Amino acid sequence: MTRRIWDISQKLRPDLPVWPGDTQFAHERTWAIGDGSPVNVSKLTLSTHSGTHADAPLHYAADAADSASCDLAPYIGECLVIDARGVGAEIDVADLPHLDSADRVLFRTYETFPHDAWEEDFTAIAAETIKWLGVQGVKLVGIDTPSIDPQNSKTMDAHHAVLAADMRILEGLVLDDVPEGRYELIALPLPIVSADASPIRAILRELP
Ligand SMILES: NC(CC(=O)c1ccccc1NC=O)C(=O)O
Ligand SMILES: [Zn+2]
Ligand SMILES: [Zn+2]
Repeated sequence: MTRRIWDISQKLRPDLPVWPGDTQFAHERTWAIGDGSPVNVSKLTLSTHSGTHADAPLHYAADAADSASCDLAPYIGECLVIDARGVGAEIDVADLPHLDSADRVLFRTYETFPHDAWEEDFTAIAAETIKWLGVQGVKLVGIDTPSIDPQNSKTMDAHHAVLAADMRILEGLVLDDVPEGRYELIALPLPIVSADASPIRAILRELP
């Protein structure tokens, strides 16, 4: 039996909305088939936080692990998708359902993912919630918004709670078509040396 796959990644393209002030995504052809070249080859210009991505601990701690040195185990395995639509500015502990053990938790907050425009007032995750998830043994937390902290945060409380609990972070997931429940997650960062984050191709697969 083939298990159903959900692609929960944003498409990388020139009009991809990015964090205010960050690098716009660009893909340019270096060589094109025809003019003396037998192949197409191209060049990418992009922020490490483009589209669907995994933050490395180096993003929120000066001497922490980069994208190339993170253990991959947190990025593969069973996960719980939680429908957190309509919770308000932050996901609080009171908004969580009974977990019944989960190694990975993904939050859906958007009714419809904003593919074409940057939305500033996205839902974040309260630091208390991260701390509580860590105590429950959760090793990876993911969300459909651009950050687990509010856009205007200078203290990055949720990110620091993730650091304290040694969890991993996925941001910018597209969960519009995914019903609440349990899945297999596969979402691997590229091994970019010294990188603070990496774009990922994130998928969910029906459990056997
Ligand atoms: N995805 C982000 C984005 C982020 O924090 C960021 C990205 C580009 C430029 C500045 C950023 N953050 C804070 O000033 C995050 O890790 O929360
Ligand atoms: Zn990020
Ligand atoms: Zn982040």
